[in-house]
Amino acid sequence: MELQLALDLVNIPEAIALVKEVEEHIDIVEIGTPVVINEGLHAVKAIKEAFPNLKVLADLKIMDAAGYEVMKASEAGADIITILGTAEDMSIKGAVEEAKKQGKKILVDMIAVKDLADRAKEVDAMGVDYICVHTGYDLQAIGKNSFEDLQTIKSVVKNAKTAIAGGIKLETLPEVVKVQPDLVIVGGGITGQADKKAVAAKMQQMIN
Ligand SMILES: O=C(CO)[C@H](O)[C@H](O)COP(=O)(O)O
Repeated sequence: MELQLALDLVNIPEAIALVKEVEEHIDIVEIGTPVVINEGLHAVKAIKEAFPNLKVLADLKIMDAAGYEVMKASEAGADIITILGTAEDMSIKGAVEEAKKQGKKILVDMIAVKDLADRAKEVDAMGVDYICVHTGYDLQAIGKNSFEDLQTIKSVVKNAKTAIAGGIKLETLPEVVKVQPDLVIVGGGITGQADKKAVAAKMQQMIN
């Protein structure tokens, strides 16, 4: 199981400082969608240059023009790029094709997908690398989580790795670990804590 640190509410210098604190306890750094909106793909480039040994995920949440956007994120140094599960099949297939050409990976974010089991089977058959259940901030605010959804995709996905994101904290991590996803994505559960390094270390220990 791998641990991904999601950075959403920071600028580039803050992102670098944050990763420095926890780098030995994480596998992947996510440049979150708000960071890409604020800073552009420069943020991906800056983090990859500062931490060449960590994988960098560009959370573009692609919906269209997938091949082009995967190409640009790859050029910036992203190892993994996200596309939405609600995107057209043609877009997801285009993302996979471009990622393969570039030697990169595609994570499909299943946020807002209604027919989760069926769509997970479909995107799995398209050759994506990760399928991620995700409760976004807006649904976290009304107490939702993705723990049951993780079980759903675990039971139908045959080829891709499984992942979970959205509001995971130290206290809820045991429930996630029980279901054994391949990747656990944590933002505020680390970045919002006073001792980020200690929390990341504890999470790494629980995951392993
Ligand atoms: O993609 C995201 C929001 O759309 C976040 O990166 C993801 O939800 C993880 O952050 P947190 O653990 O704070 O929810």
